[in-house]
Amino acid sequence: MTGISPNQEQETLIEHIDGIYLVDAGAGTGKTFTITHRYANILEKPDIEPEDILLATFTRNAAAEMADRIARQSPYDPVQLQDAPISTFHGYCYQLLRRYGHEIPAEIGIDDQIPQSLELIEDGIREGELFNTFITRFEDRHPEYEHLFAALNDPSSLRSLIAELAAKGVIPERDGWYRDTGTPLFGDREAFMDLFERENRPNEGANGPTQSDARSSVSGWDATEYVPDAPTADEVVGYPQLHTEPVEQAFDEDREDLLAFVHDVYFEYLEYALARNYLTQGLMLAMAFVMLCEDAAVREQVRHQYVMVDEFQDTNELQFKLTLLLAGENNICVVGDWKQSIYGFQYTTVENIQNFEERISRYKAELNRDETRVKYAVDEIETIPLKKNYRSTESILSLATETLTTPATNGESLDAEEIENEITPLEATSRVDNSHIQAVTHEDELELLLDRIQHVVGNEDYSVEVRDEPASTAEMSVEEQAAAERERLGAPSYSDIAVFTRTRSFARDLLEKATEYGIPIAYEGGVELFDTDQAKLLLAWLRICESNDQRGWATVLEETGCTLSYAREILEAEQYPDAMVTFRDSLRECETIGGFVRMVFDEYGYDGAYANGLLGELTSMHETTLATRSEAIIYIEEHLEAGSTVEIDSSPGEDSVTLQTIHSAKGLEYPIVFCANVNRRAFPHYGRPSSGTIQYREPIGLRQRSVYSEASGRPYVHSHWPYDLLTGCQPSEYDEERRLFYVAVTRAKRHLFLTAGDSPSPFFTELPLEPIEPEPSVDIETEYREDEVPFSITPPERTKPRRMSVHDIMDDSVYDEVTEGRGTEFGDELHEFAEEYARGNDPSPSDDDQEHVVTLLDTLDGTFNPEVTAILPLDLDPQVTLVGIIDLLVIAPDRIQIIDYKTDLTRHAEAEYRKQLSVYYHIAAEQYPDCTISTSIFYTAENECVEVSPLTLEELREITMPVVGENSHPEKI
Ligand SMILES: Nc1ncnc2c1ncn2[C@@H]1O[C@H](COP(=O)(O)OP(=O)(O)OP(=O)(O)O)[C@@H](O)[C@H]1O
Repeated sequence: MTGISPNQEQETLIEHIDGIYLVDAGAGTGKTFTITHRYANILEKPDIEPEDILLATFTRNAAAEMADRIARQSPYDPVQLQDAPISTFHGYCYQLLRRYGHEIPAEIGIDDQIPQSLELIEDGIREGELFNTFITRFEDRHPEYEHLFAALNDPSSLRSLIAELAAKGVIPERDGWYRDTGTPLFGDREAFMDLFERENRPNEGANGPTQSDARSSVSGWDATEYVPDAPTADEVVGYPQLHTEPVEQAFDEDREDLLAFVHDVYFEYLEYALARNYLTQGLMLAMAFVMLCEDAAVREQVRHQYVMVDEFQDTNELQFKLTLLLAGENNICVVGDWKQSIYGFQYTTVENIQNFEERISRYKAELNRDETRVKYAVDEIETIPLKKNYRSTESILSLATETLTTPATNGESLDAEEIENEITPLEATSRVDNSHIQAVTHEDELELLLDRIQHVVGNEDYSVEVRDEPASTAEMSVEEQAAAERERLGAPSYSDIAVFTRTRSFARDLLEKATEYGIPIAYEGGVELFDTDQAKLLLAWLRICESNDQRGWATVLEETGCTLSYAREILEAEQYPDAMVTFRDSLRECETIGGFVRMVFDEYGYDGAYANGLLGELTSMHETTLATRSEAIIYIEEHLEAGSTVEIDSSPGEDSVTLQTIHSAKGLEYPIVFCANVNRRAFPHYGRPSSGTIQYREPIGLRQRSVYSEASGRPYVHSHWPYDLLTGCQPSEYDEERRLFYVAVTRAKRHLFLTAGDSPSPFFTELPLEPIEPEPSVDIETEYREDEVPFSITPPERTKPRRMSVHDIMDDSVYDEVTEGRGTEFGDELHEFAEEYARGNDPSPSDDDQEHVVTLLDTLDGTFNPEVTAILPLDLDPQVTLVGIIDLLVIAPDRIQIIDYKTDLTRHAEAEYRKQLSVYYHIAAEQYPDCTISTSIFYTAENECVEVSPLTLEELREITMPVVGENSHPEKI
C-alpha cells in the first residue's frame, strides 16, 4: 500500500463500483491514482478475479505501470496480474482476434481466416512498404480509377486515410459499408449548414457590420484557379457575407466515384493484409469490432463484469463502441480530462468525453439496431468531480486555466467565458506557494535556456521538495502543514527540471547545445536519428565508398569547414584530399556494417547517444551482420524520408534535466518545468496541411482537394473548388494546441518558465506575464572535449569575400519612419502572414494590409517561393557578397516576379528600397537568364504594387564600396 490516502471524492469513486461513472477532472487530481485503487478495491470483492475487470489504457507503458501499482495495493503480485486484461485497446483486441477471430473475415465478405500467427504491424516503414506494393497493384487492376489516381500527389497518403476511417468506426464490406458505418463519409449537411451560418454571420465593427469570418477566408476567390465550371467571385463572395447557393452546391457535389474509390481501396487493402496474415492497429480494432458485433457467443464469453478506461479523452469512436461491447453490465468507469486531449493527429476525439452522455446513448442505440448487443441501461451516469490538485501550487493552477483561453493567432477571437464555464476550478493542496512563473526571451534561445537552467540549479529562490513528506499531515492545522511543507523545501538539482518542447527538432538542438557545455540533459523519447549530423556523415561515407558519390563528397568536405567555393573546386576537379581518399580506401575494406559505422564515428570522435543509436539501428537492421553498404544506404534514406524516430538512451547520469516533447510528458510531473520554443510557427504549431489529396473532415465528409481535368484544353490537376469553399467556411482549429499548452504547464509542481527566441508566439505574448530578457552567459560545466575536425583542409591563399546584408547598403533611418505608428511587430506579422498564405496554408487575414496581400497573391500566376535567401557576389576589392531575403519570388515559365512587401504609410523610402530590389534583380537575372524579370514593391496599406527599375551592377558596386569594412563579416559557410 502507498502512504497516501484518498480524499473524499476519490473515495467515492473507489468505493462505488457498480454503475456508470464519468470522471472528467483536471490535471493532478489523482485520476490515475484513484483508478488503480478502484481496481484493487474491486479485486477485493468475493468471486472477482482479475479477468473480470478490463482496464484499458493509452500506452503499453501506462498499462505496465498500472499493473505494477495495482500489485502494490492488492493481494496479487505482478506475475499473477501478468495475464490480467490491463492493456491498450490494440493489445487487447489483438489477443481477442487471435483467439476467437478465425472466421471473422467472412462476415465482411472476405474469403480468408485470421490465423493464430496473425501479426500486428506497428512499424510505419514496414507497413508503408506493404501498402505501397498493394496500391501499385490496385492501380493496375482498376483502370476505372485512373482519373482519381491522376489527381493524387501521393497515393501512399491513402494509408493514413484508411487509419482515420477505421478510428471513426467506418468499416467496409464487399458490397458497401458494414452496418452502415460509411454514413459519416457523406457528411452531415445539417451540422455543416449550422456551422456555415455561424461563420457567415457578419462581424460587429465600430461602424456597423463588417465581413463574416467565412467571407474573409475566401475573399480572394479566383475562379480561374479551378476547373472552368467553378463559380465566379461574384457568385461566391457578397458583402458582408458569402452567398449561400454555391456553398450548398459545393456540399452537394456528386461524390459517387470518390466514395466508391475509397471503399475499394480500403476493402481490398483489408483483403491484402489478411492474405498476408497481418493487420495494422486500426484494422485490428475494426476486425475485433466486427467480431464482437457478429458473434454473440464470443461476446458473451469475453465480456467483463467491470470495465474501466483511463485517459478517456484520447480514445476514438471505435474504442468507445468497443467499450460498450466489452462490458457485460453497466459497470463502466471512464476517467480523463478533456483539457488534456492531445492526440487528434492519431484520430482520437475529444467529444467522446465532452459529450459522453449523448454518445453513450447514441452508440448503444446504433449497436442494438438489429439485435440486443448492449443489454444494460446507460441512462444513469454518475459524474464525479475531483477538485483537489495534488501537484501544483495555486499560481501554476491559475496560469494553467489561462492557457485554454489564449489566442493562438493574433486574429483569433475566443469566447473565454464559455471556455471557463467548462473548466472545474482546482484547489491546490500545496500550502506554500513559492512559485516563480517567468516568460523569458532572447534571440539565442538555446543559450538562454541553458543559462536559466544553471541559474536555477542550487538556487534557494527556486526551492522544491527535497525531503519526503511525513507519513500523514491530515491531523495537522493548516499552519502546521505549511510549516512542514516549508521544511521539505530546498535548492533544486538538475533532476528536478524538465524541458518540454512542441517539436522534436528543437529538443534535438538543445540536447546538442547542452552536450557542448557539459550540462547534463537526458532526452526521453524518439529522435529523428537519421536526420542528425552523425547519420548524414555516415550516409555520405557510405555513398562515397559505394559509388564515389558527389553528394557524399560534398557533405564530408562541408564538414571540414572549407568554404563553399573551394569545395566546389574540389568537386569539379574530383581531386579529393589525400587523407580522405586513404580513409575511404580503408573503409572499403570493412567487412561488416557495424565495423564501417564504428570506423566513421571513431574518426570523427562521435561517441554520444546518436552515434550509439545509429550503430544499434544499423547492426540490427538484418538478423545477420552481413548487410551490404547499399542496403545500409537505402535503410538510412528510407528512414530519413519517413522521418522515423528512434528511442535513444542519452542519459548522462542520474542528476540530469529531462528533455521531452509535450506529447511524451503526458501523465508526468516535475518540480520545475521549462516550456521551450514558444515561438511563432513552432507553438502553436502551424504544421503543414495534411498532404493527402483525399481528405475526411467533419462535418463535410469525404472530399477531394484536387481533381484531374482536361476541361481547359490540356491535362491539368486543379484545386477543387468545393473543397476550398467548404473548408474556407469552417473555423481554424487551434484548440488542441491550447490543450497541449495546458498539458505542458500542468506538469509543473512549483516553478514554470516559458522561453522564446526573437519571434515569440501569441502563447507567449498573450499570457498575463511580463516577459524578461536576461543576457545569457552559460558556463561550461565539466571539461568537455571540442571535437577535433579529423580532416583539415587548407584552401589556397585568397581573400575571403565579405558578407554583408542588403540592409547595410541602405540608409537605416528609413526604417525608423517605416515603423512609425505601426510598429515592427506589425511588419513581422504581415510578412509571416504573407509567407503562410504563399505556402498554400490558409491563414485568415486579420487586418486590411493582410487582406491586400491575399488579393495580390490571388491575382499572381506562377509558383510561389516565399522567403528566398538571395546572395549576390560583387566584384570589389575585397570581394563582397550581399545577402538578403526575397519576400516573394514568383516563377512562371518565362517570367520571374520579385515582390517585396512594405507596410509603410508613405513612399518616402523608395530610393532605398530600390537598392535592395536591385540586388534581388541581379541574382534572379543570373539564375534565370531567359526570363523577363520584374521587381516590385507592394505597399500593403495602399494595396498598390509599384514596379521599380533596378540599378545596374556598376551602380550597386559604387554604393557598396564606401560601406565595405564598416559592416562586413568574413563569410561563414
Ligand atoms: N489523495 C491524495 N493525497 C495525496 N496525494 C495524492 C492524492 N491523490 C493523488 N495524489 C498525488 O497527486 C499526483 C497526481 O496524481 P495522478 O498522476 O494520479 O493525477 P492525474 O489526475 O492522473 O494527473 P494528470 O491528469 O495530470 O496526468 C501524484 O503525485 C499522486 O501521488
